[in-house]
Amino acid sequence: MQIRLTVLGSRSGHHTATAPASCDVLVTAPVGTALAAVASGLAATVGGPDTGGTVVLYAGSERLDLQRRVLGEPPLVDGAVLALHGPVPDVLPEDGLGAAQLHVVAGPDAGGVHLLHSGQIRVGRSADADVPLDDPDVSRLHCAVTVIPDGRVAVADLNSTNGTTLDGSPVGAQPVPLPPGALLRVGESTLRLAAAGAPALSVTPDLQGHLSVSARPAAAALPGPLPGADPAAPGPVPDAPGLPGLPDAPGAPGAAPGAGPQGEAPSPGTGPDSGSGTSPGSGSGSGSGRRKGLGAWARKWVRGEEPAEAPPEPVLAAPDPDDPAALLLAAMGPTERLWSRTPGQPAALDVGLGAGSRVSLPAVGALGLAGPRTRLAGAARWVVAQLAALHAPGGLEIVLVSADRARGLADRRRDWGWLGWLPHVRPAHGQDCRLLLAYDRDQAVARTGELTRRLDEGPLGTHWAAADASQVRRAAAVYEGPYTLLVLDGDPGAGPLRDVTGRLASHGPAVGIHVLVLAEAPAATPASPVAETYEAACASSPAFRDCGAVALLSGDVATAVRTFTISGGRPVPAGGTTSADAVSVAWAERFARALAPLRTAEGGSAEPYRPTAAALPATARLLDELGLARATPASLMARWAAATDQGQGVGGLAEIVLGSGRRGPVGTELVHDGPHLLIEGPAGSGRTELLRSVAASLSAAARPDRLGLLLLDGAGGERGDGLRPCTELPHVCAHLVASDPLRMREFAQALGAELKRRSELLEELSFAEWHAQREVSDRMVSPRRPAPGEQRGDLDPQRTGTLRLRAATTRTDPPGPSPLPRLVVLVDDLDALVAPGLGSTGRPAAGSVVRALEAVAREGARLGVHLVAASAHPDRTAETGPARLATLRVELDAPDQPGPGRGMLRFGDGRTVPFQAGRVTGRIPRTATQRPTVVPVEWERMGDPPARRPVRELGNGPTDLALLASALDRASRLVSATPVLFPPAP
Ligand SMILES: Nc1ncnc2c1ncn2[C@@H]1O[C@H](COP(=O)(O)OP(=O)(O)OP(=O)(O)O)[C@@H](O)[C@H]1O
Repeated sequence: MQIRLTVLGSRSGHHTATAPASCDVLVTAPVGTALAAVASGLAATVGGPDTGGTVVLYAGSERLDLQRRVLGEPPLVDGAVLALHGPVPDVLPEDGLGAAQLHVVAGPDAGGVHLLHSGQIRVGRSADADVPLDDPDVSRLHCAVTVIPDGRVAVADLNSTNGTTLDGSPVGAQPVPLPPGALLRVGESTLRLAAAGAPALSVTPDLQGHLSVSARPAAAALPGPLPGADPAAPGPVPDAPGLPGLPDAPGAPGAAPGAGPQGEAPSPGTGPDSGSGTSPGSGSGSGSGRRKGLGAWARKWVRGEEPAEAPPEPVLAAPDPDDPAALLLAAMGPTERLWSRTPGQPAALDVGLGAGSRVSLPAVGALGLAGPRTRLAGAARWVVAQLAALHAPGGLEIVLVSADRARGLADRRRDWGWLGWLPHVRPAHGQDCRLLLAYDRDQAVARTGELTRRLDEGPLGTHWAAADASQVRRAAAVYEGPYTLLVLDGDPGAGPLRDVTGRLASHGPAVGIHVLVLAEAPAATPASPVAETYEAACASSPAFRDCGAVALLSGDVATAVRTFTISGGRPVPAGGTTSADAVSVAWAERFARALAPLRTAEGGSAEPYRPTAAALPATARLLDELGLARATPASLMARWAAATDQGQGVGGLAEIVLGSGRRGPVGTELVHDGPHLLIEGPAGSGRTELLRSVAASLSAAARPDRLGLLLLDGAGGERGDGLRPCTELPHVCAHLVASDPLRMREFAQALGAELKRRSELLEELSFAEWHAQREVSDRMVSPRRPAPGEQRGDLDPQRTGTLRLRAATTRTDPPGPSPLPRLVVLVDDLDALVAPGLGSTGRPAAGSVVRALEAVAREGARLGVHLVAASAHPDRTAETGPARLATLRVELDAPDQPGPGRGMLRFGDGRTVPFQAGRVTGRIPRTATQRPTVVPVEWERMGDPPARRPVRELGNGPTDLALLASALDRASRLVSATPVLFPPAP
């Protein structure tokens, strides 16, 4: 189990490199480990316990019992913050969420959720304010919100420069009632008094550091802040005589969403499926055509028609119901609003930029966002956070490429550190990294490579880059998710990366990849007109030019935003200027940590199937690919029983697993896809190991009395007994090393005799027909088919202690092996048999062995005998029967890149599947004795391929092959499967 936590050090202020104020750590421990096992490790990351060596850890305000608290169980889950010595400062108490709250619902520093205590709460730009707002248009102390003892709330202006309004009416120095739901505007910020929040969804800890959120119908994505609008919500009372005389505020929970009669702040009736494209989204619900106008315009654009005219100017609107404060609470609850949009819904990937200005990513493709750095960062955080809050990780994957060397790594890490906590950045499709982040060029190449591979496999095919815009739109129009958001921060540098990120922006939508391009540029002002700002953004982030819509931060302090659609390479206004929503780093951290442990419940519809486009793994373990990580006799018996059923009528199947592909195990089956397989590859490419894996997987797939293996090391001599480790498999009935002419001739003769015997037994029938007939006659003698494990009276009564029902006693089969099991002949170094070296001791008899193999190649298909041969010199073996008659082929690459075992399986019909061969002579990985460890998280390295523990070749444990052979042996005894004899008994 692995969980990521943050440890806060002492607050005494002496922070150094070895004793930082806080440290993000990765804790690895077996399930069920007590916190005590890692407590001193956690403390050491922030400089250790101050005195006496006793570690004291808090989560929130609770002091943790180190012995009783278990890693992976709440509160010790992904994203947790633990403090050394004292309570975690500045947390929203979970139990306080039921109280009245002041939400900062829109503006440049949105998302704040402030619990109202009694007395005066000052809102302002100053750090001394109780509700500090990073909003340049807000005065240092701007207004005061007061809760009076009976619970009602009032607001008064504190002589601010720009004034305070409540639902559009000015507020003076005299307090006026602040009813729940009413919108309080200060500067560019909007605040709202909210009653108790929505009820939390139930979550189930998985005890591995995660909490699964129960699935719920998508219809739960209800818009609107609170149900039950009260049309009689009072407006401001200009000359209220004083607090005690205030009229009653409708303060009951669930009241008044702010649909007051003033008209300035209509109820945000925009449902999740309202509008598309960029939209001013007034959403007044009055049926006016304003919203429709822009949505229709954007839809036309999607269909590739030229828009007739620029879309209408926007109007100011109420904040989105999915405002930053609401979504923070949705994450912290979690509430029903969390992950409420699903791919394919019209509102999927709909982004709010501020004051009702919306962009639909599926409609525009890629979105560019430009502005001065600090404001740009806040707006970008909000765009990414809202998508993460509204879409479950199964429906939306988030990838970050922040590799612009124009900015220092520390700055980029600070900007994006929060993102690493989101479950959306975990590689769920086999990507070769720990998180989908790229802070340097190598990581950027890896991330973009993963995405372009998805395009290669998508509807546009491998020549996707040549597709034109209308082809991309058509593919995008029918794409239904899941989606990828690629956040591209600045210029990734290097020509190829620039090129590929631009192409991902323009063509990615065909497979659900939408790029958010962030570009540093001056705010659009009269001094820097739109066209200039746009060009500056394209210069600082080249993919900006490939965006279908751009949002430019504008105004003197860059707290406003203007949205444009790109038409003919130029920005066309898509809306007016609205105030931009943005969130702080602290908000984003809090939000992302709340999401960190959450997962959708298993089987939830939020995790749709996606064909993975991952790269092949650098190494693979055959037992893992076989699904036999822990090979036990019971698991093998179950497998054999299932295979016996599947192979009915053809005399049993011969399933092979070669290794790992991009989508899971790769293999083939000799009866239907074969009959024969040829493996070709240069020296050291892993041919021998692959033959061993073939032997191991065939053994795992069929009982030893149904399938026998013959091993033949064709090179003889010293280098020629590579298949010897396989002789432990109970299925192996002979192993020949081609060095002794006498034994070689005997082997060739025996093989020839076996073919003859089969031919006589079958008469004119094929192997499959003969078995099918026998099954029918067997059933006529004994209608009840024995259950698996019961066949041929095979349970040992002493072992089970029960008397066996001898259902099989009436059967006519003689005990012992079937007279006609399948046989697979595995030949290594076929080329050495075909063209033996002059000094080879087996040379005189090589010809007779090759002739026997030729006979198998010719007649084997009908007789149930298969060949799997490996050749290092295809030129020498090309004309032989084993090569010509092999319908299945494996071509292994040279072993240098990336290592041995990389190859391609080619089927008879021309289909090819790349794979990494499964290792079977490696030593078993030791995970059972894992010691708990605490290591600092290096966010900038999370995009690297995970360090793989080298296979311990020198370990003294058994190899995987030995482990499997021993389990197979025990399983074969339990089912009394007498192995095939070779040569067969006369
Ligand atoms: N799938 C694999 N994964 C990891 N290592 C492998 C794999 N296959 C082979 N190797 C390693 O590569 C080396 C060469 O493997 P192997 O002997 O199977 O190759 P070969 O093609 O038969 O070579 P040769 O030409 O020497 O006969 C060995 O050290 C082996 O352990």
